[in-house]
Amino acid sequence: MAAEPLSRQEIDARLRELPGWSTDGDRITRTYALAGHPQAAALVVHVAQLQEELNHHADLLLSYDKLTVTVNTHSVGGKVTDLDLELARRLEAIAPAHGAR
Ligand SMILES: C[C@H](O)[C@H](O)[C@H]1CNC2=NC(N)=NC(=O)C2=N1
Repeated sequence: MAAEPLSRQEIDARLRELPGWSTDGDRITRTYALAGHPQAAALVVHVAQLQEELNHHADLLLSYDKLTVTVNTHSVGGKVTDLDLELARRLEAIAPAHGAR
């Protein structure tokens, strides 16, 4: 998967397949709501494992019962690439098992 910056139009088109995710053009982000703090913390651990597998790492903001994930690709100067969208897709696949909304 080539890490090339995507245009705003391309990002918007790809995010149509990822409800809950949004962009400012330089990053994509989603906030997951969990049942409580232990559930949110458990999701952080699972996300960290997945990020290690992909060798692609988001910024994670853990709140009481929420986890905000924000990601772009550092190696292209902080722009959105397919790597970010792949991470988002993988997160969408694991989040329901954590009861994340
Ligand atoms: C050396 C290592 O492959 C790089 O630093 C990886 C690690 N995780 C990364 N994560 C993100 N979000 N962007 C990167 O460019 C990136 N690069």
